Amino acid sequence: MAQPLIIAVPKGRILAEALPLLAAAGIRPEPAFTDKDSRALRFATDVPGIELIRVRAFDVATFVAHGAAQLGIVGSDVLSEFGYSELYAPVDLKIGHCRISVAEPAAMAESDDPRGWSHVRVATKYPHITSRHFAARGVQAECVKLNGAMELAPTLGLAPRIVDLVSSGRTLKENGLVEVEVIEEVTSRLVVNRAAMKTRAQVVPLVEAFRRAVAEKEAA
Ligand SMILES: Nc1ncnc2c1ncn2[C@@H]1O[C@H](COP(=O)(O)OP(=O)(O)OP(=O)(O)O)[C@@H](O)[C@H]1O
Ligand SMILES: O=P(O)(O)OC[C@H]1O[C@H](OP(=O)(O)OP(=O)(O)O)[C@H](O)[C@@H]1O
Repeated sequence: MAQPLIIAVPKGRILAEALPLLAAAGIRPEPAFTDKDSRALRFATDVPGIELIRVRAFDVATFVAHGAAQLGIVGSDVLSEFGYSELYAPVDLKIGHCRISVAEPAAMAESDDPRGWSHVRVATKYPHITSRHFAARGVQAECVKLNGAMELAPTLGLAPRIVDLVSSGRTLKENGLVEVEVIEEVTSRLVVNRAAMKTRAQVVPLVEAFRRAVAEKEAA
């Protein structure tokens, strides 16, 4: 029997927005996929030969880049951070809107001038994006890598500034921080393994189905 086509889907916050898009593209997972008690990681769908895997947001890109999954749904923040050349991102799914920003304590921002920085120490989950952003204007960035709760770093003395995702701004506000620079806007993308695009006949029609699903949602 032919190998199934695997779509990698992040298990975090994007999932709720991704499921209706998957359904509009004609793919509905078996009930266990949305069952919080299920420990399964690989799921059948109502399309024979298409399966879903549920993985961490950052790992979607890794599975698809290595060809372990053929397609995936991932934030453009993750694509920017890893820069995998094996990944093709043909469709902006227009979900998971947020931005990657530099933030610092409100009191510090009152007298701070970003144009005067020559070296910054930053707590972040995105060391590559951070270093690239600052290097572009000749600022050296020393990054402390964290996997979450970056907002704690300034008050606890780990790093005076952070680079993190911002959406409503509530997390920054509740932790006494303010946004001082926006690095890039983020949305989720459909990603495809470049080799699979050429070798697996189902991939191109699926990409088109996602493109139509996004257009229909935007038009509604
Ligand atoms: N506040 C937000 N608003 C909108 N989109 C967001 C927000 N935070 C994250 N995202 C998007 O959702 C993706 C996954 O974020 P999520 O918070 O679910 O992951 P995570 O908790 O870091 O994942 P994991 O638990 O796997 O480490 C991010 O890569 C980003 O593209
Ligand atoms: O501007 P807001 O709307 O408050 O959203 C921003 C928060 O959302 C994300 O965290 P998430 O809730 O995913 O938690 P985690 O990354 O720390 O797991 C991000 O890392 C911020 O902390």
